[in-house]
Formats: sequence, C-alpha cells, structure tokens
Amino acid sequence: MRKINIFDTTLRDGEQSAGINLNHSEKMEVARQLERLGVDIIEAGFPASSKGDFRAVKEIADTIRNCSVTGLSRSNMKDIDISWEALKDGAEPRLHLFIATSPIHMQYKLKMTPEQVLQTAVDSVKYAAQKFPIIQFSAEDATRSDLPFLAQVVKAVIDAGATVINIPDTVGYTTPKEYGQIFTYLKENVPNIGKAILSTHCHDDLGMAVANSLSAVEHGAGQVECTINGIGERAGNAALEEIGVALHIRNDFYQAKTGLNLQQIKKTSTLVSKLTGVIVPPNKAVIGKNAFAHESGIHQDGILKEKSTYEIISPELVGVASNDMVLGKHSGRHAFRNRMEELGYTLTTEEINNLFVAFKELADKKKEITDDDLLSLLFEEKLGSSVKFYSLKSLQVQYVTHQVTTATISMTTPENEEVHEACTGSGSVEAIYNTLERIIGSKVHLEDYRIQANTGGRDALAEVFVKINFQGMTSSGRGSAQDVLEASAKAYINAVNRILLQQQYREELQNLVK
Ligand SMILES: CC(=O)SCCNC(=O)CCNC(=O)[C@H](O)C(C)(C)COP(=O)(O)OP(=O)(O)OC[C@H]1O[C@@H](n2cnc3c(N)ncnc32)[C@H](O)[C@@H]1OP(=O)(O)O
Ligand SMILES: CC(C)C(=O)C(=O)O
Repeated sequence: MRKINIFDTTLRDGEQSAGINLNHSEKMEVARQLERLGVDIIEAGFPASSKGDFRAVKEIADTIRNCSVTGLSRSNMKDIDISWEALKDGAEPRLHLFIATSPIHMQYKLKMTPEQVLQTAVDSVKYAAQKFPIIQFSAEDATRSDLPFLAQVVKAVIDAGATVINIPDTVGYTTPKEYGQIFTYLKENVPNIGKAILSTHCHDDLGMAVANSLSAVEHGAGQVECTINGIGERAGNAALEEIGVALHIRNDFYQAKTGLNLQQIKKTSTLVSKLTGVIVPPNKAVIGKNAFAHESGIHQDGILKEKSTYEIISPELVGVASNDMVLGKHSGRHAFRNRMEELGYTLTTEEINNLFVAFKELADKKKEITDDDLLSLLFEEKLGSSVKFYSLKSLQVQYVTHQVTTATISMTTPENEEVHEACTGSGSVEAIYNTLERIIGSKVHLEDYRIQANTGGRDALAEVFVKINFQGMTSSGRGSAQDVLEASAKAYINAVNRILLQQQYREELQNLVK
C-alpha cells in the first residue's frame, strides 16, 4: 500500500484565514500536537513575512524532532536566506518555494512574462538547493495554468533540484475529474517526473477541496497538503481529518495509507478550534458534534442491533470519548496531573500548581469538569498569559431592567499600574467594552462577537471570541470564564494584547532595519 505524506499547513495557510491570529505559545502548542498526530511535514509559517513568523518557524523547527518542518518562501534570494536561518536547525530542513504559473497571476500580479517566471523558478530552486536538502516547489494557481507551460516549469525545477512538486488549486476552481487529469497529464508529459513526489494543495471555494485532494491521490499524488478543521484563506483548505479518515476507511479503494495517529484527531481539532476561535459546525464530517449522533428511530434501532448499519467511523477511531466527564471538586493534584497527561499535556509542577488553583475555583462552582473545561483552563492560564500588556483585576456590572447598565473595571496597564474606570452602555457587554476602551484610551472597533458554552448544562464554561480593529490592525481574541461577562471582557483584552504584541514586533523589526 502506498504511503501518503501528510503536509499540515494549519500554521501557514490556516493562519491566513481572516481574523485568525495565533500568538507564539499557541503556535508552539499546535506544532507539538501536530507532532503527536503524526503528520509528516509541518508548514510552520512564512519566515520572511514578519519577525513574529520568523521566530515561530525557528522555534518550531528547533523543537519538533519527529516531523520535517518547512516554511513558505517567494522565489527570491532574500526570502530564501531568511527561511534558511529559520529552518536550518530543524530535524529535516525543507523549503517550500512558490511562484505563480497562470496567465492571470503572471500578467497582473507578478507582471512577468512566462519566460521570466520559468527563469526565476529555476534560479531560485538552484539557489535554495545550495542550502536546503529538500526543496518543494509550488506552481501557484496551477489549475488555471496552461498545461504545456506548467509541464515545462515542473520539468525545469526538478532538473534544478526540487524533489517535491506541488500542484495547488489556489483559488478552489478545479473539479475532481479535471484535477485528476492534470496529474495524469504531468505524469505523461514531464519526462523526469519520477524523480519527484507529487503533492496536492486544494482550497474549498466550491466545496470540493477534499474531493479534489483525494482525486489527486487516485492519480498519483504522494503528498496531501491540508489543515486542521479545514481552516485557511477564504473558504479554507482541504480538511486534514477528512482526508486522513477517508484514506483510512476507504483504503480498499485508494490503496493508500498515512502515518497519522487518528486517535489524536479530535484533540487536535478541539485545540485548533479553541485557539483560533473558529467554531467547528455540528454537522462537520468526522469532528462535528453530531458526526456520531443518531437521532431518528430507525437509525437508533439499527445502531442498537448492529453499529455498522449506520456508523462507518467509530468515535473511538478519532479519539472521541464516549464519556468525557473526568474530575470534580474532590479531585487532587495527582488525578489532575494524570488527566492532563492523558490529554497530552505534560506540565511542570509550577504550572500544575497554578492551574490547580483555577481548577479548584471552577470545581467549586461547577459539578462536573469535562476535558473541554480542562483544555479551556489550560489555554487561558498557560497560553493566554504569555501576552499580558493589559490584565483584568476585577469586574462589576450593574444591570437594571429599562435602565442604563454600568460596568466598573480594575485593570493592570502595560506600565504595571492599576487603574479603575466605570462607564455605561445600553447592555452589559457594551458597558464593559466602553469601560475597557476608556482605559485603553484609543478607539476599538468590535467587528465580531461570538459566545458558546463548552458543554451543556447551566454551569457550563462560557467561551467568547471577538474580532476587533484597533489602531489600524485586526485581531481575534478569546476568553473563557464561568461568567459570560467576565469571558467577554477577557476576550476583548486578549485581542487588544495580541495587537500590542504585533506592534511591538513591528517596532523591533523597524529598529533592526534602521
Ligand atoms: C497562495 C498563497 O497563499 S501565497 C502566500 C500568501 N501569504 C502571504 O502573503 C502572507 C505573508 N505575506 C506578507 O507578510 C507580505 O505580503 C510580504 C512580507 C511577503 C511581502 O510584503 P510586501 O513587500 O509589502 O509586498 P506585497 O505583499 O504588497 O506584494 C507582494 C510582492 O511579492 C511579489 N511576489 C508574489 N509572489 C511572489 C513569488 N512567488 N515570488 C517572487 N515574488 C512574488 C509580488 O509580485 C509583489 O511584488 P512587487 O512589490 O514588486 O509588486
Ligand atoms: C503557496 C501555495 C501552495 C498556496 O498556498 C496556494 O497556492 O494556495
């Protein structure tokens, strides 16, 4: 059976989704989880795009030992040099070089002739090959490219040293049949194609990203590029969990296997959803809340008699626990640490002690602490705390029906001063956000606000996701607490802190360039 390499681009193309903005610790956490999931390649970012991306790619490459770590680079020497600095100490450094080959992109975006694009592609692969042992070349917008020209570029870059050739459906335009035909065309018309692994990278603009990727596998692709939960630019990328499980369940048809540890799928999906704020729809294949729920009588009857009547994937296969109720207020540190380890998080004694305080506070208020609650606590305390320009000390809201609402807030500022402020609003959240805006002293536009409960029940933990625009920059933020208003305040502060961190990076970068 053929082995298909899984190339995860959650941290690069996934992070290109509008409103997603992961901080450094969050990226590290996702990378570690991808390693546990068993992906072959992690695309950790675009090192030349910002100092923050460079730092994240470098630390991921330096830390992750069981996957190859790569970064995206334009076809120019500056991007390649920066990428080498970020990736050189990785377990298996590889560069992901790209340039567009479609007439639309060449004429309007690159303003280059096809001959110039061909030459630039070859020159950059040759230059990169002096440093990198593995080079992947992507012909951006390949599916809208002229096929003989695409074949010419592919042949030339393989001769120049590329060993992985990616054929991206950059704008999600192709169909499964057509995409398969492009792979067949390249196999028949590029004489040296056998020296390279063919790769697929599909976007979901027409809802065909997974189908197109699987068609490419049928037609010879040995690598699939995808993201957790299908996040990515515009409508997203092919969803890793769907590709992984489809190849597993239908290996009779595809005659292919992956090295994925499928039991880590649910955990990885939850992590990415919580950190990015992109909620998984209940009906999403493989990982949605309803993916294993049987509602109608005839189905339930069938399931009770024989599961395989209506269930082609068992929940256990992808790590969905049948009962995820774990700890309560009488649990001690050992059980707590043990459950964290079962969830895949090995924490220091100090981290356990800090988290345990938050856990006990929550357990006092909430009957059952689920895995989801534990993960929210962990991300809130461990990852959220790495960026704290502003931090919430206390919050009081006075709400009276038919009257204005008042919020009173105490916060610590970036200068480490404690400030107190009060403002009114037409509702509780508005009063809180008006107060926070006054403390921050600059206009903050709220572009999106979403709230969800972690689990069912009156005492469920609230999770709030916001998207804000502040000082010309957009960021998402998240906050969780048992109280929805506290979660709302935390999400807002988290988003402001992320923007302040980006600004700090920019200033540091400008000082470096001066
Ligand atoms: C299909 C994809 O997903 S491609 C990846 C997309 N991801 C991103 O763009 C995220 C990261 N990007 C960034 O941070 C910025 O765009 C940067 C730092 C890379 C570049 O920023 P800027 O220098 O300000 O350029 P800007 O983004 O406005 O324009 C892109 C430039 O790169 C050129 N370019 C685009 N693709 C390539 C390529 N593959 N190889 C060489 N040059 C390229 C464009 O023609 C344009 O050049 P021009 O300035 O001479 O007109
Ligand atoms: C850089 C390439 C692989 C890409 O992201 C795309 O074409 O969508």
